[in-house]
Amino acid sequence: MSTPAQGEPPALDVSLASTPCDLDGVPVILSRITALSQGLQSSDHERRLQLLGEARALVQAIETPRDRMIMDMWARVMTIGTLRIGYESGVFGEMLKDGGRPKTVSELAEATGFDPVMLSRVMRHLAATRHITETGPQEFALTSFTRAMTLPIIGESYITASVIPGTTPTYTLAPQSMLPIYLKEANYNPAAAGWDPANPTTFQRVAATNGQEPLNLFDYIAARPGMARAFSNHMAGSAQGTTRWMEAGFYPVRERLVDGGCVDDDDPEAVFLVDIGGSTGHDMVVFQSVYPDVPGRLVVQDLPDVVAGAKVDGRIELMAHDFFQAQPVRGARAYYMHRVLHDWPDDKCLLILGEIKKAMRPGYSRLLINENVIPTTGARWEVTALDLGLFVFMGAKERTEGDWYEILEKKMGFKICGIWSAANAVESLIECELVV
Ligand SMILES: C[S@@+](CC[C@H](N)C(=O)[O-])C[C@H]1O[C@@H](n2cnc3c(N)ncnc32)[C@H](O)[C@@H]1O
Repeated sequence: MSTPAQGEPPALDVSLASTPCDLDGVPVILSRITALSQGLQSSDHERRLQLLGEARALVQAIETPRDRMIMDMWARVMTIGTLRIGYESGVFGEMLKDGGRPKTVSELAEATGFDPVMLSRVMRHLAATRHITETGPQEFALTSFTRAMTLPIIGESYITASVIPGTTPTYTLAPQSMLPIYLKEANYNPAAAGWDPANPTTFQRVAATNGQEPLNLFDYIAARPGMARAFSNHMAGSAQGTTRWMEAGFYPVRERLVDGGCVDDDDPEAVFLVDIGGSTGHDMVVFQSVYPDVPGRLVVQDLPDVVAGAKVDGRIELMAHDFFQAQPVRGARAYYMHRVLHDWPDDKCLLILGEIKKAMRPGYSRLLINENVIPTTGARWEVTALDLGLFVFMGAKERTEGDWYEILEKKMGFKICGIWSAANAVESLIECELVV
């Protein structure tokens, strides 16, 4: 990439590799950590996240470039793998039994059928990386984190990070690690190199290289029940612990959707809310618990295999629906999509939105889009990581406010009524209506 005009970067002394990154900054970070941790309650999410940011800054200040490189290159990927092993082999489940008392490798090996020598190596890495506690020679106990690993919404997420036995060499890690190679091949200009990153996606290119049918991500998942379950659990897990748009202090549901313009009580078919691409319905479950009394039907739509695996109760209805086809629910009060449009490049979003637009009733129906709105500065790392992940998996992206205006108002002709967010929320809620 460097051009003669830019010249070579200046040569640095090799000792930089083993010099702590910013020891001088440590006292300042520590004083911020002390201030933030005074009287901190677990319910104070915003302050807790600030503290977490400072704790990470502290590690980055203390570590040397060499420390960091070894952690990234050797430990992180192996940690993801060993966590999956702990979950999938049933070792973590065994460790949770008997009140979570410390257990020896031999006990755990006998209970799970795991080879004791191999298990001991796995446990040693998990203990060295502080994911379990070493309570004695060959004896370990779970930490709070690995206790939570026994919850499918956390533990199954690790399955999405690697391989389902007997199906395919890779799911998420290999495509992510191939991005640098494909970008380099394209001289860091995919479009100029004639590569439409959505066709084929990095994910599809890796599959093709491995001699597999290069399915799109969602077709790939649909073809594998274990992966579909893991992905749905991952979606549910990643939505935990943040304020959702239907919760207090975010989007005023009653004021915007219920008061003075709700569904016709006399129409038994009237639909209040449709969650399009709603996975197994976890958002609608929260909506129903916060607003048990809104009139009208609550409908969750997703691909057939996804809704087949859903268990919902109360008034929630499940409906198999491909959002590229005509929307069967006409004239609902609100059409809602969470983390759907970010999966698709603009041309596909226009198709999805076009089907919803045709189903909306002018002057009545609203479109609710629950997505990231990347700020001009200070984007959060989980959003920036997801943005690049979406490039890899779908040739798609997270969008800025300008991107949303471009797609929703300029290209689709909706009016954006407002964009709501909350302190402890990652994503925003964009409300749109038809221009009449
Ligand atoms: C990133 S997930 C988001 C799920 C859920 N809205 C959430 O935020 O947890 C995208 C969802 O879109 C669904 N999906 C993908 N292609 C679809 C299609 N053509 N029609 C309907 N749903 C689809 C997937 O099955 C998946 O549940």
